[in-house]
Amino acid sequence: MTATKGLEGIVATTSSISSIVDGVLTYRGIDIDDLAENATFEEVIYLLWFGKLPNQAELEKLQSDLNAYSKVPDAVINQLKTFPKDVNSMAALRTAVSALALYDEEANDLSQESNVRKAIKLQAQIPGIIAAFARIREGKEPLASPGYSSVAANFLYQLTGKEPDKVAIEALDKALVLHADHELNASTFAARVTVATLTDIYSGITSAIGTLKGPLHGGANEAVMAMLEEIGTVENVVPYINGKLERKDKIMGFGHRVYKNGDPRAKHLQKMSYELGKLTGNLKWYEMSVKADELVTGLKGLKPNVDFYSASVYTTLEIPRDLFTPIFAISRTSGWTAHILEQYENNRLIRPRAEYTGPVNQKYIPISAR
Ligand SMILES: CC(=O)SCCNC(=O)CCNC(=O)[C@H](O)C(C)(C)COP(=O)(O)OP(=O)(O)OC[C@H]1O[C@@H](n2cnc3c(N)ncnc32)[C@H](O)[C@@H]1OP(=O)(O)O
Ligand SMILES: O=C([O-])CC(=O)C(=O)O
Repeated sequence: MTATKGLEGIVATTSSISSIVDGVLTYRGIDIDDLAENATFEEVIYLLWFGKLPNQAELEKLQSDLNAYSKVPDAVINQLKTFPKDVNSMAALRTAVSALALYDEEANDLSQESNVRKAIKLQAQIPGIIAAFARIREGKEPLASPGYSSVAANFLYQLTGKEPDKVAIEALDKALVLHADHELNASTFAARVTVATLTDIYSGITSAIGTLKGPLHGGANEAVMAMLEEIGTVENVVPYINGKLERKDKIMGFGHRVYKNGDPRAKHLQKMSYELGKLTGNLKWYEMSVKADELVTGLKGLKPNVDFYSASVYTTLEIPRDLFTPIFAISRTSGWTAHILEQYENNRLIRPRAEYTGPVNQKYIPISAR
């Protein structure tokens, strides 16, 4: 038995949800470029869960279900109030989502009908949890969802307490479309491994959130912004990046396990970063990002991934840096739950093997002789 480090290139399951072939990403066969230009996040949620785009009535039913299930249980909000104010927001989200299961009577019901309902509940409540945590740590009261027809609009209102403007809603909505699913990425794989033991969907999403948090995965968007803040000026990009490359440090937001010629989502986020920067009169983050992109691509042949330009997009939308990865989780909840439903439908325990590299033929030595 020979191990493949990081399971690179290993095909571990079949799936009909999203695919990456020759650098082209599709959700249910529809090119991400097409979806990014035309679809709303709610249409994408429906597409991922039910395998087809919704008609008007189906879309409205989903929007109304999401609003109907949006209330985060008071017990979970009260628990968020007991968390230290300075904890990592993904850790707070992970703990709160785990707690949601305690207040859902059907948490352990594995029927398809119940699992679809719980997918709606998770998709509806995760934005509210993130917004509540962000407000609580600033000494503000959490807000109920205003019941708009858009996840992006509801979240922005719950975060800020202000009616969000059209530009912000559309930008966040597009970011949610772009992050919704991505074949067998690490957090989706973690979710599938978890539920393949026939445990509950909340356990699967808790595993996924803990996995997305890492800087080699979703956590990279926050690390990108930390890097841009550290660089500080457009003039400092070249010496800073050169220094990092000389020290063989990784540059966050670049490289990808599957895409070697560029992530098809990055160009949409780059365009958004430019447009939002122009609109707000602050192109500094965009210009720094482009300079870093030119340098890393030129010197290392590494292209930006989905996390790179999303950092400047969210910053220009005035979203605090440590909510970037939780926002990724709002979007990816649609993909995680789609994969969980698919896993339950045709389940087999996921249990690979390990190539043993430890000592052999050892004997037990009594403690007095060690
Ligand atoms: C939503 C997402 O999860 S997208 C990915 C988000 N993560 C990041 O942006 C973190 C930075 N990028 C990385 O760490 C990697 O490119 C990953 C984790 C995304 C992919 O990792 P892998 O497929 O395992 O590639 P691996 O880390 O083995 O890299 C291959 C080579 O490219 C180099 N490399 C890869 N990414 C980078 C980078 N961002 N900066 C500098 N060098 C890099 C590695 O050092 C390695 O070089 P070597 O062969 O000389 O040792
Ligand atoms: O697919 C991956 O390995 C990481 C990624 O881009 C994602 O999850 O969106």
